[in-house]
Amino acid sequence: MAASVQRNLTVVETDAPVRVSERPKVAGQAVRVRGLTRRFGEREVLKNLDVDIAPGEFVALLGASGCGKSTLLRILADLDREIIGEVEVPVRRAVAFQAPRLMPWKKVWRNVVLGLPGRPDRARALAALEEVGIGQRADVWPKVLSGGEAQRTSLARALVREPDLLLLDEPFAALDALTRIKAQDLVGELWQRHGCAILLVTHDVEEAVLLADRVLVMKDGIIAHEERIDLPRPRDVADPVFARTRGSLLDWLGVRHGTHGNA
Ligand SMILES: Nc1ncnc2c1ncn2[C@@H]1O[C@H](COP(=O)(O)OP(=O)(O)OP(=O)(O)O)[C@@H](O)[C@H]1O
Repeated sequence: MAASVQRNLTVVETDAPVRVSERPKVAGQAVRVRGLTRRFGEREVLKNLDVDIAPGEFVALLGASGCGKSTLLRILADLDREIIGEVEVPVRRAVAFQAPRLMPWKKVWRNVVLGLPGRPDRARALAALEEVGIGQRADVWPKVLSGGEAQRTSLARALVREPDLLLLDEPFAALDALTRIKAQDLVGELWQRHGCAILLVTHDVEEAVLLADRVLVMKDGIIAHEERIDLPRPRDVADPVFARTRGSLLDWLGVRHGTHGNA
C-alpha cells in the first residue's frame, strides 16, 4: 500500500481498505470520486466508481433497492471510511435521511443547532426554521411534529450548517403524497437560494426528473447510466420531453412493463 498527499488532493493507492482522513475542499468541484470500491466481507457493493458533482449542481441517484446508493452517500458524508479509492468532498457538508433523526429530549430549535460549535444559537435556528416554513414550531418537542414538519426540521438542521454539499437520502419517502410534493418544491427553492450542490438518493423517477440537473442510475455497484435534464424550471410533468426522460430512466431501471433495462 502507498499513500501520499499531493497539494490538497488525498491520493491513496492500495488494494486493501484504508481510512481516508483528510478530504479538503477542492476549488471547482463539489465531489470527485475515483476508483471507489466498498466491500462488505466478500461482497463488492461499490465497484471502482467514478463520480463528479460540480459546485451547485443538483444530482439525483436512482437505483434498485440494495444496489449501493446509501453506501455511496454514507461515504460522501464521511460516515464510512472503509474504502478503496479517492474521495474528495467539501468540508461543509450536511446530510438529511429518510428518518429525521431528531433528539426527542431537545426542543425543535435546539435540534436544529445541535452539534454546532459554541453556545446554541436560537436566532440562527429560528432563521433556518423560518426558511423551511415552520418558524412557529421552534419551541415544541419533536414528538408533536407531523412527518412533514419533522422532515423540514431535519432540512433546517442541514441548512444551518451552510453546506457546499447537501446529501439527501430518500428524504421524502415516508411522507404522504401532498406533503411530499410540498417538500420537493421546498428543496427545489432552497437549492436555488443556497446554491449548494445536492446529491439526492431517491426511488422516485419523477422526483429525480423534477429536481435534478443530472440523474445517475446505479446498478450492481456501478453507474450504469447518466442523463442530463435540460428542461427549464419549474418543470411540467405533462411536458412530452419530461415524459420521454422519465420513460428512458424507467427503461434503464428495468421497471417498465416489457422492458428489462439496457445496462
Ligand atoms: N454495514 C453493512 N454491512 C454489511 N452489508 C451492508 C452494510 N451496509 C450495506 N450493506 C449491503 O450493501 C448493499 C447496498 O446497500 P445500500 O444501503 O447502499 O443499498 P441502497 O441502494 O441504498 O438500497 P435501498 O434503496 O433499499 O435503501 C446491500 O445489500 C446491503 O445489505
